[in-house]
Amino acid sequence: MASNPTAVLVVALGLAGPDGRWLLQQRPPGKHHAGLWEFPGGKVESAENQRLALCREVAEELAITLDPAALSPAWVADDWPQGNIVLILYTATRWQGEIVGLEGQQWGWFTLGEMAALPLAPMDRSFAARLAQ
Ligand SMILES: Nc1nc2c([nH]c(=O)n2[C@@H]2O[C@H](COP(=O)(O)OP(=O)(O)OP(=O)(O)O)[C@@H](O)[C@H]2O)c(=O)[nH]1
Repeated sequence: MASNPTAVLVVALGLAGPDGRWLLQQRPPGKHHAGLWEFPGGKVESAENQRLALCREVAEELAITLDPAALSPAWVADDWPQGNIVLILYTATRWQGEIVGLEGQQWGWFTLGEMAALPLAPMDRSFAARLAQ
């Protein structure tokens, strides 16, 4: 039987802001894919619910609070053939708190056209295409 490595589940947030812009952040130095732009999020921990994982990651990275019930699953991507990451994109339109880059990362609001010109994390081109629909 072929090997079947356990998937690494990653969750990411497409936060819809003012004027049809989406929130992106730049991966900080020292991290895998440093310097690339991404949707906020990260790995789901063992036994953690995926929506709660996204709320935790976004609070840790950007100091804002999301309502897990108000997240909408929007798209899924994987990193075939490199690895076994499964990345789920959720969208949301509201949050509480003021956005702060708690990891010293750059962040900003981007139109889909502006996003197309950025160096994005590998799985995010398909997310941007999905958000355009
Ligand atoms: N968070 C996030 N990760 C993404 C996106 N697109 C994408 O290809 N990735 C990749 O998915 C993986 C997520 O890992 P991560 O480093 O963000 O997770 P984490 O915050 O839990 O990191 P850690 O393991 O360093 O604690 C990385 O390989 C990252 O490059 C995205 O839009 N958001």
